[in-house]
Amino acid sequence: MNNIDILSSLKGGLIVSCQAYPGEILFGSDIMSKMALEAKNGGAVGIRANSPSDIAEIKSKTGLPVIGIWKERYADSSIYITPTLREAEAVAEAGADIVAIDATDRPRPGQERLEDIVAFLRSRYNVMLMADVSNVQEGIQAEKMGFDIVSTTLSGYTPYSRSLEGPDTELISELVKSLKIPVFAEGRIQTPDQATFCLRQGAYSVVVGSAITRPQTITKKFVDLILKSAVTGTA
Ligand SMILES: CC(=O)N[C@H](C=O)[C@@H](O)[C@H](O)[C@H](O)COP(=O)(O)O
Repeated sequence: MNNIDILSSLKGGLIVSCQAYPGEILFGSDIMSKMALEAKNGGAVGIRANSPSDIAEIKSKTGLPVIGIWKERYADSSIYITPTLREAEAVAEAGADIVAIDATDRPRPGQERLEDIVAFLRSRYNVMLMADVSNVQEGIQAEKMGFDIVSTTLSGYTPYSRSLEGPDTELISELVKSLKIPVFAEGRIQTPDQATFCLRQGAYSVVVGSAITRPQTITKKFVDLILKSAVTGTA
């Protein structure tokens, strides 16, 4: 499939983010690719995955389009989603169809510049680029910089963005009004109703992670409410 076909295969659909961290029981490419296969069985049109090995394994097992990231922490920056050229190149090399990169307006590790990462990837790889943003200005900047897609991933995760319990539907609408490129809805989408609402706001696709692929988080929500209702006598 070429990039245009890949993008149209994602339109109006659900992308499932399959991620686990070192130290967690589900960590590892074998388990993440099984999770991704079950997401495919449920009708997911794409997968979002973290790290070169998960990306390669999920791509080969599911055959679905993969949005690849590589989370790495550096001491000199709070950016951790595909923060430097090193991670971006490794994600492209691993076979991701779309490389997602933190495109927030914050200093990058080693003072790298986002435009240089974009230019480098464009010169070497025929891969689509997704900007993970936290507000509308960052989305506008990302479109100018040449990104193919913008996602609301980082709303609520920068000190200057809205902090909400659910998805940032206002940001989705603002981005849809301001941009020509597709806007993906991502972050804290917890129910099918919220997902369909995001699509009705104009989102091109929705990305759901924790509510589907993080059983400990889902379990804790049940337990917390059960404990709260046992204490107060109300749910
Ligand atoms: C902020 C950040 O680091 N977001 C990450 C990006 O890949 C993931 O941890 C999220 O799970 C993903 O964005 C999906 O969101 P949610 O899990 O809320 O459905």
